[in-house]
Amino acid sequence: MKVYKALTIAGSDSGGGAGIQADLKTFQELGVYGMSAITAVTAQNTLGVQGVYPLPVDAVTTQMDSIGEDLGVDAVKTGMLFSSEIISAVARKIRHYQWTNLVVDPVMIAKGGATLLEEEALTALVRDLIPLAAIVTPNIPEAATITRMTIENLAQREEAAKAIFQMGAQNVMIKGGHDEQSERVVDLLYDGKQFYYLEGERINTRHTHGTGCTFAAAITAELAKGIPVAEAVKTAKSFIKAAIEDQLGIGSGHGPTNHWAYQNRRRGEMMQ
Ligand SMILES: Nc1ncnc2c1ncn2[C@@H]1O[C@H](COP(=O)(O)OP(=O)(O)O)[C@@H](O)[C@H]1O
Ligand SMILES: Cc1ncc(COP(=O)(O)O)c(N)n1
Repeated sequence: MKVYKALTIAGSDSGGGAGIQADLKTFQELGVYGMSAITAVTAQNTLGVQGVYPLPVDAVTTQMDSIGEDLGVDAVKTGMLFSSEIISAVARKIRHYQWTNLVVDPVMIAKGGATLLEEEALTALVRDLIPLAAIVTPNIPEAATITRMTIENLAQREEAAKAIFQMGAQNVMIKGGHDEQSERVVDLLYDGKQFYYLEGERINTRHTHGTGCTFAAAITAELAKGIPVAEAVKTAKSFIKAAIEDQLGIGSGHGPTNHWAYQNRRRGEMMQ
């Protein structure tokens, strides 16, 4: 049996809903062996972020070496990278090991408002990491920050997707979770030639902690199996839809999504 392997390079979320924890749960649920290189430890729960503790750059690169020198990877995801030093070092290692199938989730601010990427790190993100990406998955505010554009409608979102594509990414997915006036959630994929819309009903819930991480991790798992980007994003959309709908309802604030939901539903379908 071929074992597909995915690596997440991201921050730890003590509450288990986002970051490394969301990524590894998602890899596991989609049948992919998960590995991690932790960039920062956060003290976090459903109420917010209580502390951010970045690791030294060599702690991050040594974790990547441990994996690169022995296990190897079929796909890589980056999440919270925190500083320009960490971004540049991570990009260097990805190039060194010639890792492909890179999903860059440009995490900047936690839903509770805490900074997960220093302001001056944007230059390194655009210069060093985006050009290596098979797909970049910003939400609307992140896409606006990366492109320095205003994004208030779909036409502006298409322009922003083109601008990020021009930065060297092979595909750009601008997620629509933040477009709260809209009754539908519309994610936009651009592959340099065409725009594709992934649409669904907006689920009325406050339990969306970790949606972006989980969605990007699901794409990564599918790419690890050799599935093309256009197919991988569809599976990721079904995965996140189920995870948001079948909420766990834990914690007293913005709770995590349900990483079991997608496979539970599939198991349910098979029993019928
Ligand atoms: N309320 C919601 N209902 C349905 N899908 C949602 C909802 N909120 C987010 N999503 C989906 O979750 C994924 C992450 O989106 P988003 O919330 O925009 O990203 P982030 O978590 O990075 O801010 C996207 O596929 C988006 O469509
Ligand atoms: C360690 C870490 N990484 C990423 C996020 C973003 O989470 P979200 O997916 O809710 O935007 C987070 N809150 N914490």
